[in-house]
Amino acid sequence: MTSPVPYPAFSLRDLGWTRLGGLYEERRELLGMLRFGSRRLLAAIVLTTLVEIATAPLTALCAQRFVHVLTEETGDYLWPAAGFAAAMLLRQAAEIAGLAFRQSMAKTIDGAARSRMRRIALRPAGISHLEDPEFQDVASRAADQGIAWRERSVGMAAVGQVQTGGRMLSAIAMGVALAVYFPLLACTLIVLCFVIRSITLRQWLFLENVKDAATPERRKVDFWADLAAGPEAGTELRLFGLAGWVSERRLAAHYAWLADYWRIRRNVLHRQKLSMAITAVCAALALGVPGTAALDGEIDVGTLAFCLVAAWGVFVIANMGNESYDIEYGKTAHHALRQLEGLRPPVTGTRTPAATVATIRFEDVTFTYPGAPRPVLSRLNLTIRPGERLAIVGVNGAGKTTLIKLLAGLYTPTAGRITVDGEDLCTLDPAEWRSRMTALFQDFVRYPLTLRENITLAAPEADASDAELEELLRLGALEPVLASLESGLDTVLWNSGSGGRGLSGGQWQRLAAVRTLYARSHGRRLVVLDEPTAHLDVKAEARFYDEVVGAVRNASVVLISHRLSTVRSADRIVLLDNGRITEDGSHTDLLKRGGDYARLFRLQASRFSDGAAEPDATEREGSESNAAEPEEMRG
Ligand SMILES: Nc1ncnc2c1ncn2[C@@H]1O[C@H](COP(=O)(O)OP(=O)(O)OP(=O)(O)O)[C@@H](O)[C@H]1O
Repeated sequence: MTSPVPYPAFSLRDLGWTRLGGLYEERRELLGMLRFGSRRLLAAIVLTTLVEIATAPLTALCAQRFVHVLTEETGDYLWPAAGFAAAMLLRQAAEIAGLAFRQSMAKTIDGAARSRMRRIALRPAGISHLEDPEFQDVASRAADQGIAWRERSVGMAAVGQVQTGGRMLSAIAMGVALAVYFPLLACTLIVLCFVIRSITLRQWLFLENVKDAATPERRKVDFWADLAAGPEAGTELRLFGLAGWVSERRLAAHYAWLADYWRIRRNVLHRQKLSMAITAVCAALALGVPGTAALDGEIDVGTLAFCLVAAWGVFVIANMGNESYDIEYGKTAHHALRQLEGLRPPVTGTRTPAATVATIRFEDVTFTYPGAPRPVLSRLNLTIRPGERLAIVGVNGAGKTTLIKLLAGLYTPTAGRITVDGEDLCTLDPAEWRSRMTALFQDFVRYPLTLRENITLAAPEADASDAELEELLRLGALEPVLASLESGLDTVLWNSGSGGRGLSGGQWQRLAAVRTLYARSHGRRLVVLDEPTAHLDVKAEARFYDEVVGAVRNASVVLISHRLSTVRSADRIVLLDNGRITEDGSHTDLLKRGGDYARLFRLQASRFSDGAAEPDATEREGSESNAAEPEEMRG
């Protein structure tokens, strides 16, 4: 059998101070998580645990008295019988109430743990950590919602400790009671029960580690499950008849995730023969030693009953209750959370950029995605002049969006630097820098918020009047949409919720453009438009460039588009190819030069040479159209 993680064999070092100290520290930290829960609940948990502890020896004493009264016929057996029943009932009631209290407390602690995780994920100024598989693995462990049969709940681990502590105390108390009559038996049972516990725990933790090693496989299961049940791919899956195929992929991913685990688990189950044998020995000793003493007349029958109940109480040590697993599984989540907290976000700059429209330079910038074999940008040089409209064109995958993300400081160049008015972007406070710019990304987010919030979140610090928002919506050709909304600007744009209203793809894109205009009119000096018209019809696209892009004043505009006809009015166009700028100039200059840009533009035009599209009257270079796009630019 091959296993991705080694089987944890017992070592004497496990009993060393370092290991025990680490264990103590770990448990202390877990207990510290209790501070996120309510004090009242904690008090209730402690109380029910104390009741559980106290009722154990009480049961043994009542049993002893009851049997003694019955056999010796020396008194009233009603009170010991009632005491025994009451102790048992009290114990059951305490267990049930304790479980409810613990679960409630655990949920609060888990909520706090997940909030901490979200804060950690949002903490770095960049986004590269979100794409790092190691970060994803640890984050998924820290926020496990329980796709497996057991949840990794930090909360259950924290409260489980109180319960386990109680159980251990109760078991030791029973051991002490047994030791009054049979000290050697009591010590042997306690030691052997701890051995059984240790073996069982080791085996299950090993299995848990095997499962953890397959976390990337598990993410694939999540992906296929979300795809099958989520709305995003719903249309395509049905159109292409892929429903069955997706189910099969999900199942295949599930097997790929767990096949090794199942195989290794079978092996571990075989190993349990040892702990079963030790358990049998314990049972034989617990029954045999007091039983023989009773037969020899060394103890009376009442004491025999007491000893048997006490021995049963000691067995609690070996009996891995749910809380023991809760602690161990939850510990993994807590450990993952600690790992995440230990990840120091990269040091960022603190300087405040000037509020002017800046000159931005890419100086010999190289960028390689983590783990990628080749750089996307390679010694790239580019200047964005103040107030200019710069268009960046290039085939799919040329690195246009990457360049924009570097500009926004979401990634840091692998080599070279980006400067803003001569200052290295890395030395600027990322939040301050981003408050100077705004962007409309290809994959813009459709926020399930009101129409008003969908616009104003781009400059939350500003005060927006209804008149200003309405004017911007008019500019974005969204007046009819506004008129059709029951609650106007305060309508929630969310067709999955009651009282909400959905928008079409093109309407969402216009709204994203309006958001950009709003940000611009509230102090953003750099406007980035990455494929801003991909969802728009030809008329709306033309209007977008004339009225929306044309409305931007006192700011630099960086525009990315595959539709060359839409970028020709830019002050300057640069062609990105093989990680560098290979052509740079105005539309007219680039056409005259007769390079790749001109070739691609003419290719676009040739698709319409049969008269399918109206030639653009303003274009003097030949037969170009204003709506077509070259196939090669689509990659
Ligand atoms: N997060 C990422 N991790 C690794 N590689 C990436 C990542 N994002 C993009 N890439 C790779 O970087 C290259 C450039 O991608 P980018 O999105 O910048 O291209 P683009 O020019 O904007 O493409 P398109 O025109 O298709 O939008 C591509 O080869 C892509 O596979």
